[in-house]
Amino acid sequence: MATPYARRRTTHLLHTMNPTPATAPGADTIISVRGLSKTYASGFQALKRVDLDIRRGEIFALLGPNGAGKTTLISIICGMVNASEGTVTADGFDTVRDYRAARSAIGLVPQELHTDAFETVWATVSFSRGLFGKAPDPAYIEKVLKDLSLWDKKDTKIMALSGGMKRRVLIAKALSHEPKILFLDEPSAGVDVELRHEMWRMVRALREAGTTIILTTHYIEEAEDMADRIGVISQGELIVVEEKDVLMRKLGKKQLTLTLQQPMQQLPEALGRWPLSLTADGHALTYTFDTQQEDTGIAALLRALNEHGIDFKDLHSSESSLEDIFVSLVHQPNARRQDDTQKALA
Ligand SMILES: Nc1ncnc2c1ncn2[C@@H]1O[C@H](COP(=O)(O)OP(=O)(O)OP(=O)(O)O)[C@@H](O)[C@H]1O
Repeated sequence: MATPYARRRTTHLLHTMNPTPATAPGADTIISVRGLSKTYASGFQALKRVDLDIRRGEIFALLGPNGAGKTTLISIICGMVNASEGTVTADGFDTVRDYRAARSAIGLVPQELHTDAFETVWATVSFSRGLFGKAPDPAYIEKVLKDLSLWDKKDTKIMALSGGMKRRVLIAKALSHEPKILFLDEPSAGVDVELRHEMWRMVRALREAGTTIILTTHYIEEAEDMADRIGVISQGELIVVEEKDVLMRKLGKKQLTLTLQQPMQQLPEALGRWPLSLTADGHALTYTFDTQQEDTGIAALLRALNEHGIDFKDLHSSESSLEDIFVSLVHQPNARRQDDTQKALA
């Protein structure tokens, strides 16, 4: 949901003229979240003691189903929603005590463009820069617009742009004050494949230039394609934070599919101890195994099939995608899931 962006907090703008960075939690940590909880006025607890460090220069994907707490978390980091408990520092600045300094390190690309319909692209992006107290820099704005293929639209009113162009304006606005950190909230929602790929190219280029990128998404393929690390949030709890490759390797399962010479009606009882399943048409057997195990059991399985006279004409293995991992994580009750995940990642 998109609600929190509408609220702008002004209370902290006044006493932040000469902010001093809080002690950095680690040289390569650009955002540090500690013990963050949020209970909305309705009494609903949207975040439950979240701890998270974002590393300088990484692409971090925050994955979670609808209502998991992604928008709440980034809205607190960006200073648009107050936390009930806990602290956040961005680029070394406390997001409450040194709101202005912390906020100016951050660019936020929200899901939708709410205002500026009658302004030109140039005016709206330049105005955004001014909001952060930065001196005008037409050369920089020109570069941003050119990088985003918006230069030839600079004098066009926002209302006359296509959906994809409006998206790019949102990104240009977020980059207008040269932030070190860029948040992209659901960047692919309602975006066609071409624009999605264009956006990914741009995100990678920004990372190459040193910007730290945090994106929230429901689309696992987005995280799989783009992220260096992944955090999975579910029901307000951050249940996993891991390098993408490690997450896929450690929680991943592989499947071995054997195409049978002769279709089977049912699995022989003698093979009952194996985690096997037979396809509905009886033409293939699937064996699921854990990539973590030293002994996958494949050799013994093939011997057992041989002993029972089950011949196959083809076999292939496939790895579980991040999607499979994600679905299995978020569909377990939280307590058991955290326990299982910790064991798997140990
Ligand atoms: N202002 C609010 N008052 C009460 N509850 C809220 C408010 N804003 C969000 N919530 C609730 O907090 C929970 C987390 O919402 P949030 O928008 O952070 O989730 P999300 O992971 O971003 O979801 P989505 O993927 O649907 O955007 C949801 O149950 C939502 O209904």
